[in-house]
Amino acid sequence: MKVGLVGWRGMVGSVLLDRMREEDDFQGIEPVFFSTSQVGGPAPMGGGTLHDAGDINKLKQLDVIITCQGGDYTKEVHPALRQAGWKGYWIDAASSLRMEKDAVIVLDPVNRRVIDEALARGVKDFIGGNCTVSLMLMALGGLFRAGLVEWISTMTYQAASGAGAPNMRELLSQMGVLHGAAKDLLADPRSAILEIDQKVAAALNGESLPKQEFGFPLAGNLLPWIDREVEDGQSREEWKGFAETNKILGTSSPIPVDGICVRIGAMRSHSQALTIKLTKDVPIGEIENLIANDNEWVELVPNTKADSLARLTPAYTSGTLRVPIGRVRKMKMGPQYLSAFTCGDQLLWGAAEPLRRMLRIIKAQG
Ligand SMILES: NC(=O)C1=CN([C@@H]2O[C@H](COP(=O)(O)OP(=O)(O)OC[C@H]3O[C@@H](n4cnc5c(N)ncnc54)[C@H](OP(=O)(O)O)[C@@H]3O)[C@@H](O)[C@H]2O)C=CC1
Ligand SMILES: N[C@@H](CC(=O)OP(=O)(O)O)C(=O)O
Repeated sequence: MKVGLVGWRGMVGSVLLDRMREEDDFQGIEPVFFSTSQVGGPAPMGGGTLHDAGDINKLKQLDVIITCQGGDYTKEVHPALRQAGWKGYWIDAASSLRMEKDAVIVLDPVNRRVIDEALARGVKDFIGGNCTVSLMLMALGGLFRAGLVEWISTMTYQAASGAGAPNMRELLSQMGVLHGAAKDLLADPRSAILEIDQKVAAALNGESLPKQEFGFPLAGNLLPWIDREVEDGQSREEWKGFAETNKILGTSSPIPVDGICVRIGAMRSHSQALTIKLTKDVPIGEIENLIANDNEWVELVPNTKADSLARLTPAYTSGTLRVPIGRVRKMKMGPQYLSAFTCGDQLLWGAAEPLRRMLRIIKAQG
């Protein structure tokens, strides 16, 4: 099977390549590496030279294309390839094709049935979901599967990586500037905290803080808007919650999902506080069992201070496939209202992992 890899050099693409190597995914495939900017340069893994990612004739020879190059690339190349008669599988990290009727959003631990039915129908476009949505579904798969979710409100705490590699660098640079502004005072244990705070506040709003990428300070701050404005006062990131959750699950009557998406100063793991209205009153022990036993990556964290602080944080999940969910309890609003908090690495389950698993599913079909 000839598999083309586009966007392998970027942040999501390098995580994908690492995971494919770790899981021996290159076994039984012939990888062909592409680039938009380094054509003719050396391909990774001794894979010869890099081909032009815009060369439709070359791309047409592939059985599968996996791209992490971004939405603009998808919009340009995917229709041209299909128009040229290409019938191969297109696996994509970008959002551009997600809501197309002939595309399926892939998250196989949650929607393997939807994927298998699509493959049987001859669907060829398989797209990774939005990171926040995928991570929420990995955590709550058990409740959705049991038909227990009437609606859900998600309040997110999203890492800088979701905005891209330059944004992660900018966050760290901002932290450095803030530290620099207070460094001398910090070194003196007798210095007044309000004086330190004043220096930091001046730096936060000053000219020396790098903010080319975010446009605003993120370090020592938060940004309560992600992506562009859509209708009804929602951000596009918030809009995806409802649209993508229901498409992934293949629901016949849509489950309302809504909330506020917020960028915070974490590096690569997103977190979310969830309020869930259950379809019926179910004992908390049963709810915990459903959550904990849904898939091998979800970790039910006991609702104690010690466990929550140790295992329900970006520091615990970053660089891993763990999806911890904790703070699970019935709320004061009534027995059908549940609260929960969950975290997960947005470059792994949030981006690269569903793509490599989809390639394996296609490979297994023969
Ligand atoms: N960031 C995220 O959290 C998520 C991103 N996505 C999707 O994946 C797409 C790619 O995102 P992301 O990986 O963050 O994008 P990157 O900017 O890291 O990489 C995209 C491409 O930029 C080119 N590039 C230019 N300069 C460099 C450099 N110095 N180092 C590496 N690559 C470079 C590479 O293409 P070339 O080799 O052709 O020059 C690379 O494939 C997004 O557009 C989005 O659609 C999906 C889910 C989450
Ligand atoms: N929008 C996400 C990252 C992302 O790339 O999402 P999507 O794959 O839906 O475009 C974030 O900012 O955290």
